[in-house]
Amino acid sequence: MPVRRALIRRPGLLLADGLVTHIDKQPVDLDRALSQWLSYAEALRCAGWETVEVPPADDCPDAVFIEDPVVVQGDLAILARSGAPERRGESAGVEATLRDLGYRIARIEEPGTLDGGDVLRVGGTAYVGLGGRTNGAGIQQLANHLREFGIRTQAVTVERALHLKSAVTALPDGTVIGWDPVVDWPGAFPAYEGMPEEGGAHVVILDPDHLLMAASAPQTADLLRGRGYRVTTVDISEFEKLEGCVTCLSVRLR
Ligand SMILES: CN(C)C(=N)NCCC[C@H](N)C(=O)O
Repeated sequence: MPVRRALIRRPGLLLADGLVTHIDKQPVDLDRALSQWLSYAEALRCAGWETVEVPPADDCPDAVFIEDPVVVQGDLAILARSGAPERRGESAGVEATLRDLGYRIARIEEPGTLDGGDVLRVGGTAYVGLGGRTNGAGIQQLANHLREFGIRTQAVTVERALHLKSAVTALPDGTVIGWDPVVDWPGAFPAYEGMPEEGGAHVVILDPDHLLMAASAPQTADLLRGRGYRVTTVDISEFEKLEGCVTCLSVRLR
């Protein structure tokens, strides 16, 4: 089986200063965050993913949410340009690590903005959230980069959540799952199903039959187990206080 790698980035000392947009600021316990992050990384490894640690970006409180500064497709790493200027310093370390791994580098250029958390790939389609972090120019540039892989890009308005993947992710069979109160356009997806909890909208596909989910969504985990999936759960409460979810803490390189 080819090597399956996932990028991760250890939380820095400024984590508690991370951005919050749709929820109130809450105190973050740094020790607990580190131990939750270590367990998350271990869950990836237990499922057969080799983890590659990007050096920490100590001046960037949100750097642990490594999904946002890059979109990787095949051998191409597209460095994003966040709509939150505070997050733009995260790219340099990600670029250096991906260059060392042999990736070609492209970038979203001004006036485009894009966060990886807005990019949901389902089969040959990349749904891209158009909202606070990602603009139309960013989506157009991403579409140009993904075209060589035969991937078509479709913009989806995101108004009630931080990122598209705060609201929806996809099961291995392509069904898009979400938490209805924050999904603006469920009809944008060929198959959509609402889940009973906010954290139930977020799955990381570890294997075609194995999902990683947050411990905050026990009803959804049971529901998906009932459908035949193996579900591993991890407690990521300290990251949820910063509007993070399971997808944001890694980038799977496939
Ligand atoms: C899918 N999601 C939610 C993400 N990819 N990223 C979460 C980033 C959270 C960070 N505090 C921020 O506000 O940028």
